[in-house]
Amino acid sequence: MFEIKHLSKIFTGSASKVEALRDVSTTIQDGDIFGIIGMSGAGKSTLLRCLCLLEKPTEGQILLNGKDLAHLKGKELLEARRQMGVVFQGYNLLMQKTVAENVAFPLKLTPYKKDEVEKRVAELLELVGLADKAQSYPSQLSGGQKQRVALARALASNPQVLLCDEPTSALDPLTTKSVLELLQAINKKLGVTVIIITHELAVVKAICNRMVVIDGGRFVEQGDAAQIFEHPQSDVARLLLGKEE
Ligand SMILES: Nc1ncnc2c1ncn2[C@@H]1O[C@H](COP(=O)(O)OP(=O)(O)OP(=O)(O)O)[C@@H](O)[C@H]1O
Repeated sequence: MFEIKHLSKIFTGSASKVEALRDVSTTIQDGDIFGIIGMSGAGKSTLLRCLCLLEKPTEGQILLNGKDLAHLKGKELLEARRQMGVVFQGYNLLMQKTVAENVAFPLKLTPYKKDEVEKRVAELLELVGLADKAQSYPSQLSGGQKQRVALARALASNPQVLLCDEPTSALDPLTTKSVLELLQAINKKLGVTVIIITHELAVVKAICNRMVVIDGGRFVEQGDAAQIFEHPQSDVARLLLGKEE
């Protein structure tokens, strides 16, 4: 379980101050497919970067299974990072390495032996439907296939939580559908909690059970996704849903 408590993030420059997150709180339960939706600049990526420990919050707590991530150090911090698989916008694949080498990459610094790594990579490529592309290079893949490699790589260390930043924003509608189905299968088969950052309402509608709407660094609405779609309370949710009069 992820608990976000009174989280704030302020970026301070020499002449400016941006409040990217303002006192946001929510709980993400194990097994959720949790959507974080908002317009451009709302604070979505900042939140994701705080959750995966790439950014230090200015205030507040992020608890993973009751442990405050901000206060972890050394081994405990590494272990917490290993609990989280992250898929960034643009996939971040290593272009000079094969698909199999990309997926194996996070296992390099682990005690896995060579044959165990090979077995794990084969399982993961099977899971994402790319068993036949193991020896291909990223430049030989479509956008949807690259996204699948990024997902397989994020799952390599058996994380409890998979964080995805705009997982379908560069994909056509059919490819989007297949990637979303894959995320659903990962959630069901592996029991991985999935957190999706998106500006696309259709993505949340397709697979999320719970959601927050973020605007200007604040959570303006949160709860059961179906209920929010049925009765949006915030202006932003109504705007995104096209229900604005
Ligand atoms: N490193 C940084 N330094 C200063 N300001 C930042 C930094 N990162 C983000 N911001 C600011 O914080 C606010 C939130 O940005 P963020 O990238 O989290 O939004 P977003 O919702 O992910 O937007 P998009 O959908 O366009 O990616 C913006 O005003 C942005 O300019």
